[in-house]
Amino acid sequence: MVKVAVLGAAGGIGQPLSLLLKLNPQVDELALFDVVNVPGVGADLSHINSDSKTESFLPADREDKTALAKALTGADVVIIPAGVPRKPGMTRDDLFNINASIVRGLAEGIAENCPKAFSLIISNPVNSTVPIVVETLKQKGVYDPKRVFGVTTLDIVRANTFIAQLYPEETKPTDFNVNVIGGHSGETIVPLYSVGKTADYYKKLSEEQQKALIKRVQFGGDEVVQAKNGAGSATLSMAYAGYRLAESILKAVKGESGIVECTFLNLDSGIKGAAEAKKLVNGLDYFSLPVELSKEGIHEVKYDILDKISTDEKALLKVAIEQLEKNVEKGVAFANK
Ligand SMILES: NC(=O)C1=CN([C@@H]2O[C@H](COP(=O)(O)OP(=O)(O)OC[C@H]3O[C@@H](n4cnc5c(N)ncnc54)[C@H](O)[C@@H]3O)[C@@H](O)[C@H]2O)C=CC1
Ligand SMILES: O=C([O-])CC(=O)C(=O)O
Repeated sequence: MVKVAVLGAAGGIGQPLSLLLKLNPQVDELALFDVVNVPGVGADLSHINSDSKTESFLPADREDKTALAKALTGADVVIIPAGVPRKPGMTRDDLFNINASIVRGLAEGIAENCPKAFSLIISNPVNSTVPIVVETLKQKGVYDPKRVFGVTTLDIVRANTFIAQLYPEETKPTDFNVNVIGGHSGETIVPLYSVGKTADYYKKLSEEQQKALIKRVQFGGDEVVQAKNGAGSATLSMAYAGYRLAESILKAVKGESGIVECTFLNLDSGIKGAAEAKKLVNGLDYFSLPVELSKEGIHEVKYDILDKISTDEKALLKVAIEQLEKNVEKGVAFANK
């Protein structure tokens, strides 16, 4: 029996993400939680003739905690795309004031109702919301570092697509799986094109093209925010990316080995390879890196990638680390005030 809960299920990401989960034969129960419109989304999805059961949970009012408790009880995986998205002119950090409280409330629900679930945090700013979830779980005495994932997969998805677009005759996006490390906002996003399958293609680009490609990955979110022109940020590509990480975790839970995904995680955690990684990123407590998954969640941090990167990528990393430090500190301080 595998139960997956989506918190923020009626939103732009929540709806297509729930659709993808409804189609996954490994999911037996899909619990949809939102503070608006979720009964309609649940009724709609429940007509799909896949084998999973769909239930929706809407709180009666602001004080009602029972709907969230019911959605979360028994959940193995909890995915959080709850919160407000950006409008043109805003940074992800501008979302902090609203989303920090939303995410903390939901993390309290996880601690109280399904402390052993894998938590996947999509809500922005990810660089700060993940530390908020971690601190909240710590305060409740139920924190397991192997089970908290900041979702940065959309950066990998974009990095694969954007390099393939530069070589339309020779490559397809599915040829690649670029490691994108650091955080999830602007210059904290560091795509490592010089490592692995993209290395030769990347080398062939002019310096100007290389810079433009990196910038496009770092600011890919802005492209969508501008194109949507006030109607939100990436939802469909994000649903796909969130689903990709969830699917990988579900496969690992089933016993498949050797699955590696990049995720924003707590390095101050005792996970294999985390201490080594922490040293290589200037002592930062949080960073996105490739990790190997197991039945228990994050099995090992693949920090060796940090030894393979180019001088240019090292310079990008330095900038990312400086910015991330502040984002992480902001989340930790919020959760502990
Ligand atoms: N990690 C990433 O790569 C990405 C993250 N995002 C972030 O995901 C978040 C959601 O984006 P969208 O789905 O486009 O926004 P949206 O506004 O369409 O949907 C958000 C949903 O969250 C719900 N919600 C608000 N407070 C809640 C609470 N306390 N409990 C449960 N649900 C609650 C809303 O009712 C709404 O249905 C934003 O913060 C956005 O910045 C977006 C794209 C990529
Ligand atoms: O740009 C945004 O605000 C949403 C997001 O995180 C992304 O698309 O990467």
